[in-house]
Parts: sequence; C-alpha cells; structure tokens
Amino acid sequence: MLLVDRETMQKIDNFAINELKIPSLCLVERAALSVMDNINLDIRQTFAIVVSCGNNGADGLALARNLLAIGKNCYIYIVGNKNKASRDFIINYNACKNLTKEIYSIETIEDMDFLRENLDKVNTIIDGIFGTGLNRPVSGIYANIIDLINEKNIYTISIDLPSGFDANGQNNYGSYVDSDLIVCMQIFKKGLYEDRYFRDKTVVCDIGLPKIAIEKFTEI
Ligand SMILES: NC(=O)C1=CN([C@@H]2O[C@H](COP(=O)(O)OP(=O)(O)OC[C@H]3O[C@@H](n4cnc5c(N)ncnc54)[C@H](O)[C@@H]3O)[C@@H](O)[C@H]2O)[C@@H](O)CC1
Ligand SMILES: [K+]
Repeated sequence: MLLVDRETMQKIDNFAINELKIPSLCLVERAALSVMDNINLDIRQTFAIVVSCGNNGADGLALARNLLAIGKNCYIYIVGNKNKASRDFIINYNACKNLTKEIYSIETIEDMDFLRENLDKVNTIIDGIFGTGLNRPVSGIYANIIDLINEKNIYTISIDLPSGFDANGQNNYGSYVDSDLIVCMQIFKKGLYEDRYFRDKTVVCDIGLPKIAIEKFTEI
C-alpha cells in the first residue's frame, strides 16, 4: 500500500500543478466529485459545508456547488479570513454565491450560537476546514467549531483528512473532527493508514494526479 506523509503529498501536488501544468482547479473539482461519489444522494438531502479558506475549503465549496446544482439544500459556513483565501476557493465561492443565500462567516461567539442551532437543520456535515495544510495546533474558533461538530450526532464526511488531525499521525494538534467517513485524495496519508480507527473509515480516491508526479517523490 503506497503511503505518503504530508510533505511528500504537498511536493506531488505542487509538482503536478507548477511543473506539469495540471490546473489545480481540475484537481479541486475531481476531489469534490470524489466526495460526491461517496454520498448516498437518495437519503442525504441537506448539507452543512464547513470550510476554511485554503484548498481543503475549495474542495468543500466545489462540492457545495455541485450539490446545489442538483437541488440539494446546502448551508455554507466559512471560518477564517476570506481575504487570504486561495484562488480556487474564491472561484468556487463566487459561483456558490449565485446559487444560494445560505452562506455565513463564523467569527464570533454569536456566530457559534447560530451555527450550533443551524447544524440541527441538516443530516450531513461536510468537513472542509483543514487538509494537508494543517501545520500547527488548532485553537480559538477553529477548535470551537471542531468541538461543536463532534458534539452533534450528525453524519460527517471529512475531505482528505479529519480537520485537526495531522496527516503524518505524529503531532497532536488538539481537537480533530471525529468523522464517519474520510475521503482521502489520491494517496493514503500515513497517519490515517497507521491507525485502524481512521483506516477503516477512509476511502482513497484518484483525483487525476499523474503517476509520473507520484513516482517522482515516492518508491512505488
Ligand atoms: N492545489 C492543491 O494543492 C490541491 C489541494 N487539495 C486540497 O487542498 C488541501 C491542502 O490545501 P492547503 O494547502 O490550501 O491547506 P488547507 O486547506 O489544508 O489549510 C488551509 C490553511 O490553514 C492554515 N492553517 C494550518 N494550520 C492551521 C491552524 N492550526 N489554525 C489555523 N489555520 C491553520 C494554513 O495556512 C493553510 O494554508 C488538501 O488537503 C486537499 O484537500 C486537493 O484539492 C488537490 C489539489
Ligand atoms: K478536512
């Protein structure tokens, strides 16, 4: 089983995008659709998409856009500074704004109360807060949101990694999302595979990263 640590995954991503000129927006879209392929859309009608402003969030917004396109109810909650958002986040954010009014920034304690109340409206939570970009302990509003998601007994899918969980399985960054399903992009992240608790609820999906990019940084 091929495994990667966080740093190697980032090198593969960056090589594919910057050297092979694979459009990152295509990878984000494939990631979003791979999550969608793992949702039973007959029983799941209402979604809370919780994102921060990096590309894990871009995956989440691309998923929201695709769910809204088929008429699903999506409530989008954004934590973090949109002014520092990634390009792929902004592109998907601008599209989602034209498809729903239910987009909320979560910054204050009042916003947290609003989120606590509104999560009860959905039967599925999508965790697009952090992926391989997580590089320090979670704190403040990020930790509060992760704890809130875990308080709710709502079916939760994490994009790529449970937010707050270190891809290498080495650092304890504090709270992490205790998701029901983890849809991991392209290659099993080491930290997920090495712990049965995570491995048994992870599916790994091809998002179109070329073999030559993967082989360049791993011993296949
Ligand atoms: N272009 C790419 O590199 C692709 C990335 N993809 C998705 O994007 C993810 C990686 O995206 P990013 O590198 O933008 O990072 P993330 O979206 O994982 O994290 C967002 C940002 O949060 C900040 N951060 C890290 N730890 C934090 C903490 N404890 N508290 C507050 N902020 C913190 C970092 O500045 C990081 O850039 C992958 O896990 C995957 O889901 C995939 O769509 C494939 C393509
Ligand atoms: K995540």
